[in-house]
Amino acid sequence: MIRPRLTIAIDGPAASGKGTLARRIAATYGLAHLDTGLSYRAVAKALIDAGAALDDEAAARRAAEVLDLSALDAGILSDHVIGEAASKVAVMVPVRQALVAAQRRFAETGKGAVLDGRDIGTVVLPDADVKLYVTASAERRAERRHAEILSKGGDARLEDVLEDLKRRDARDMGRADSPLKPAADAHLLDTSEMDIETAFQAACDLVDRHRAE
Ligand SMILES: Nc1ncnc2c1ncn2[C@@H]1O[C@H](COP(=O)(O)OP(=O)(O)OP(=O)(O)O)[C@@H](O)[C@H]1O
Ligand SMILES: Nc1ccn([C@@H]2O[C@H](COP(=O)(O)O)[C@@H](O)[C@H]2O)c(=O)n1
Repeated sequence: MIRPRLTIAIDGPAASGKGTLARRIAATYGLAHLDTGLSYRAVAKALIDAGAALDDEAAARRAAEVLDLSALDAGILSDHVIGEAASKVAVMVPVRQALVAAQRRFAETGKGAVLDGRDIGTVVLPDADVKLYVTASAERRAERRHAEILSKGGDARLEDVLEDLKRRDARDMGRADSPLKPAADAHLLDTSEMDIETAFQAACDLVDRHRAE
């Protein structure tokens, strides 16, 4: 049986687990995956590397327009300083326009795709087949991110990680263009009391329900 294309939008605040879910869902259903946060991080890193200010809109726009989505290196871009800088460049309309266009082109190719980010269900793919809004309490997210940093040999104080998440969430939810919020037709998945496996099963149930319709 030939299955129709499937597009899945996964949004949520920082360290909510959307990337973990998106990667597993993409692998399970044979879909391409794009972590759209990496594209904002890459623009921020381009500005930092060029010695440009993070509010230099012309430089940020140029970096966004020439960005190659297939060359995003999660290892290099995962630093929390770059995440903070990414949330500053992400408020700029020209940057978002260029990146959203590239993200839509990515989603249109192949058998379908899973995109995770902040505005996927609301702006990038408003017609996605399945939309998930993944969240968890700020404290739980900070504990998970803190554990992740330590497991990679990094060093951070839990209180600082929590403050960092709260500051980034406030910027992402409060910006004028494409603020982080659940799409009206998104399924809410609060993983505060769920382990990764339970959250993954809950997400797969929602996808399977859509495919059975
Ligand atoms: N349900 C869960 N239970 C426990 N740990 C989890 C759960 N979901 C994700 N994690 C862990 O929490 C951390 C953050 O998850 P992940 O990187 O997927 O979040 P994210 O929303 O993609 O983050 P970002 O916004 O920074 O891209 C990872 O270490 C991941 O393994
Ligand atoms: N669709 C998106 C994705 C990300 N952002 C911004 O980038 C920052 C970094 O994202 P991570 O998912 O890698 O943590 C994030 O804080 C947002 O400001 C975005 O605006 N839209």
